[in-house]
Amino acid sequence: MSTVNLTNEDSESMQTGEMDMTYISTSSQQTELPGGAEQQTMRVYLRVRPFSKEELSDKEDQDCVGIENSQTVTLNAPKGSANMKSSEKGIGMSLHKFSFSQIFGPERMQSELFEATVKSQMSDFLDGKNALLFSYGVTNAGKTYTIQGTPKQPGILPRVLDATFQYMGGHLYDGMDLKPYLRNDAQYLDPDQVKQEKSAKAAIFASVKEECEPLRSSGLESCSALTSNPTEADSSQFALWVAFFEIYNECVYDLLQSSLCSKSKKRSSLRVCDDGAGNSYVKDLRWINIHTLGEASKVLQFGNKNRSAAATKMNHHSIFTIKLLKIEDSTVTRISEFSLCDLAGSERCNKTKTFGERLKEAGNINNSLLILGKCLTALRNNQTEGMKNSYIPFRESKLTKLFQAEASMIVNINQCASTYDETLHVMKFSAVAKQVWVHNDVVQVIPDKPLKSLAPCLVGHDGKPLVKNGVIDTQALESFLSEEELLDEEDEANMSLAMQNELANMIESLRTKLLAERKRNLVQEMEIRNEMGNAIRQIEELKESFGEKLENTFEIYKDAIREHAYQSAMNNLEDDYVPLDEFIAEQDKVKLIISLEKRLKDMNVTLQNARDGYLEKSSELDDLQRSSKDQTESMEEILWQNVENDREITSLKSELATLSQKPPVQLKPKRGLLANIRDAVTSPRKTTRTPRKTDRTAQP
Ligand SMILES: Nc1ncnc2c1ncn2[C@@H]1O[C@H](COP(=O)(O)OP(=O)(O)OP(=O)(O)O)[C@@H](O)[C@H]1O
Repeated sequence: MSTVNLTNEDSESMQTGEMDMTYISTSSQQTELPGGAEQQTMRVYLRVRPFSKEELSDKEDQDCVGIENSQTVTLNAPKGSANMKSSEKGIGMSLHKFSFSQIFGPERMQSELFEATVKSQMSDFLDGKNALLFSYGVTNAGKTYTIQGTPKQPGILPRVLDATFQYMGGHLYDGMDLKPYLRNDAQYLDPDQVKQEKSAKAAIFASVKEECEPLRSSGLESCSALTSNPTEADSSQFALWVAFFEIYNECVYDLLQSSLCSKSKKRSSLRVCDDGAGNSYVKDLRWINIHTLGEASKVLQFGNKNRSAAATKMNHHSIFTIKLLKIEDSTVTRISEFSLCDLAGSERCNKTKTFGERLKEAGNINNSLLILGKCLTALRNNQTEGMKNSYIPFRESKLTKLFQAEASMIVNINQCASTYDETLHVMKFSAVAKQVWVHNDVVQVIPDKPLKSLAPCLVGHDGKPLVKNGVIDTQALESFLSEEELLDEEDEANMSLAMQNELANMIESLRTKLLAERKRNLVQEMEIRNEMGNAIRQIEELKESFGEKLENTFEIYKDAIREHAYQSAMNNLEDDYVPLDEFIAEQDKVKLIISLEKRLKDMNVTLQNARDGYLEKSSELDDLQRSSKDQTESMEEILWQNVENDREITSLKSELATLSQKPPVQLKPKRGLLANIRDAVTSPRKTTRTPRKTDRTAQP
């Protein structure tokens, strides 16, 4: 298949002037391929929501988003944003330019958006093709408003449903006995199963309030002609089934399971399985048959309630899928699906991390978004001339596994300065998506598994599959193997070169041989497809039973571990068992020890205080002794003086005696002197004589 290469203007525009003119992709949206087929980039629309009053009063309006024209927008980093800071350091630029298939400014109405974005997909859906719409943006950017809208301003989903009901008109299939099955199939339900379907539907409707329906036909203007309605004479009928689920942490949760509304019950996740033809589907997903927009509204309301009942809305991608079954003569002849997928914004993963490898590093991986980004990048690279064909990891996430239909994307942004960096990440992601080519209404993929290329069923002229329930339809095959079908335009061109008569016969025989060869190849291919389909089915069954066995084994191990832990605990309990009286005695001992320890502590404190007192008193005693020693010494002095005086008195007395024995002499009047001496001698004797201390060393 020829591919048209993307004219990447990035390199040219990057360094022009002051501005960082990145992410501008080619302005031409469509390219004609040989043979008239059209190839175009994936349609990526931008919707900029208006400021709220609170945001205006919080000064969020800093001209961060500038809509230049219907396809170009500039993002201008506000002061304080991480982008501005890094551009000030010379890393990157602060002005970014992006192009989109179409930009919808804050003033654009819901109806305008629907008409310009989804209408063509809507027609495809009614004509039997699958359609997929992603809405992507940071939280509070307007995704829910865009997809669901409000009762007065209905969004894309009610408009898609309304348009579908309008299309079906009086051709609605009343019964509930034809239900979607696997990915692209339908199954008959027996009366019991129909009863179950009815009661499941009634249970959902009973738990939602009538008064607050988000979808109402009153707010809807009728859609301008989408596709021709089935005529009255046409006997075909249509059944509409819807499902609502979310992908969180690579687990799929049904939002229409009634048990979800009770918070006490743990949510159980659903499996993504292969239908044997390479198509993934969610096993056991609840499908509800709806007959009116009001019923669809209740289903949506129920699912929304379950969404908000979940612990956190972080990293949740929610998907609302509508399946349209065309029924002819009680047989489903065509099934198409329209999925509206609200992608969790990358900012919900980590405020500082962006898309791609850096997000992986963050350790908080929103896998689905990461893989979707990888798929888009790989698709773009594979379509770029000179780049090697790289592996497209569709099968690495639930989201990309489930959705490989023709997709378009509505990117929602707000204009707030505070969320500028996150908005920039969203824009960069969508720039990659914008550069992916789609061809013949299907995203052009290079299959990641050889099985995948065998998977899609071949259809004949009448659109009927050539293989039905694993059996080749020979009639359809014959009609398929007409000459015109098997020879492509190139062969026709070669033929025109051999118009000369001498080559005509040779060409004729070659054509016959070629035809025979192609017939053989086709039969072989179908046999291989068949075998592969059976093999895949068997593998799936094995996988499933193995998964169940594994789960059972896991449960057994878990029980064994629990039992072992219980036994160990019991053994320990026995080892450590102490009789009650011993235990009480031990307790008393412990109490006694504690009280003794306390007393010991108190005594230590008292002892310490006594020691301090003793030291204080000792020092006082030292002072006293020092002063008493001084006093003793002075007393000794006095005593010594007294002894001297005694000695003198004694000598004086003896002298007096000597004198008194002598004949009286004319005594000169010396009375005063003697009296004085006597006084001097006698007076000390009157005083008490303190005995002299001998043990001078016995002082403390
Ligand atoms: N185009 C618009 N015109 C008017 N109001 C809008 C528009 N888009 C969004 N709003 C309003 O902005 C607010 C946030 O929008 P919405 O709830 O749709 O954001 P969201 O991206 O779905 O957020 P979340 O991811 O947290 O659910 C809502 O009050 C909504 O009514």
